[in-house]
Amino acid sequence: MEQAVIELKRLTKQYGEFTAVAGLNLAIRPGEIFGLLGPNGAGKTTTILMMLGLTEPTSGTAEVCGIDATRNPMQVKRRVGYMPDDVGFYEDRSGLDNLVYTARLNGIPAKDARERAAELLERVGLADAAGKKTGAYSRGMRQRLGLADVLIKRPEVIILDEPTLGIDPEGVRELLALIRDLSRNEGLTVLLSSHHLHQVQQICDRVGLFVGGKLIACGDLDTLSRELDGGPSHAVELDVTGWNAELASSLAALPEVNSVEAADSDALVGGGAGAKGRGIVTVRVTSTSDVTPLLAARVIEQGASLVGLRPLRYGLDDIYHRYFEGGDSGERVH
Ligand SMILES: Nc1ncnc2c1ncn2[C@@H]1O[C@H](COP(=O)(O)OP(=O)(O)OP(=O)(O)O)[C@@H](O)[C@H]1O
Repeated sequence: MEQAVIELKRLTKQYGEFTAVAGLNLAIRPGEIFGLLGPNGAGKTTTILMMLGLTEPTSGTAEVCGIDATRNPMQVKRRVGYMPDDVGFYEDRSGLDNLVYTARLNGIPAKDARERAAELLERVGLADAAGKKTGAYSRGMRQRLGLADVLIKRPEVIILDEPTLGIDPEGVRELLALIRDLSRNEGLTVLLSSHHLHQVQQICDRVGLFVGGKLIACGDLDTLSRELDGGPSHAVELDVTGWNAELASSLAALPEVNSVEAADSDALVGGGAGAKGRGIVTVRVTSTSDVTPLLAARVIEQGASLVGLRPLRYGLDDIYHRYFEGGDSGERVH
């Protein structure tokens, strides 16, 4: 397995009696976009601060690019770009000047700094606003400038804390596309924290659900989706005309099928066995293995028509709510 870019081992932070982060284990791979997803107060920012060496863990370790962040925060800082949820700029100076300033602070010579700053402004779609004072930038523009600001030192990893906070939907779409592009085309490893399910779902390769200082689940969407039902299971949705109770029993009797549910219980005209349905009925079938061909064949054998068929995948929304409703269900990490 590839060496992890970020590796947290039993990372714990206590404030007095209060445990903000509790024994967190996590490995993030090179080039991955990882979403740390959790409600306010879950401990996301505290975790990020420990990865950067800005807060000392009570116990456990945080390694970034193979460097212990607690012991060598300056070395980590050189290789990691961090964008806090509220990026600060010199308001009476232009976007370009702000970037050049950051570049100079990072030891980039003056000429290269200007070139790189202009290049990045172009990259984040702010070329036209390069000379404008940042005090007059919109929230979305500030976030894009923030991204350029963390990229100027050519980091290997970027850590973004709530990067889309307060941006309008179009701005969010653009920012997320940009982050994805950076990861895919330049091999950047990205860790982003958010409480916005849909945004995380759009761009992250893997997601960690973080609640009460604990990672309660972690994996790609398929893994989390399978965990929802407590084991490997498949779900498929069929749109059927001529749905009837016999067909329902016949599908339920197929080996491996766990449940058969018609979306509309009034779908059976007259009710009872043998009653024929009108119109299209959507039926959800879950099974322990993929039985889609068997289901399709059975529908047709029974004289009904199959007008649609979709494998079902749980969205992060369902997963998030399921885990949150389930409360503290212990740690499940993949
Ligand atoms: N310096 C501190 N002293 C005491 N408690 C703190 C301190 N910093 C954070 N906490 C507490 O630790 C918990 C986790 O906070 P943290 O900021 O890490 O959460 P978060 O997931 O980033 O939430 P948000 O989305 O609101 O930023 C919260 O209950 C917070 O009140």
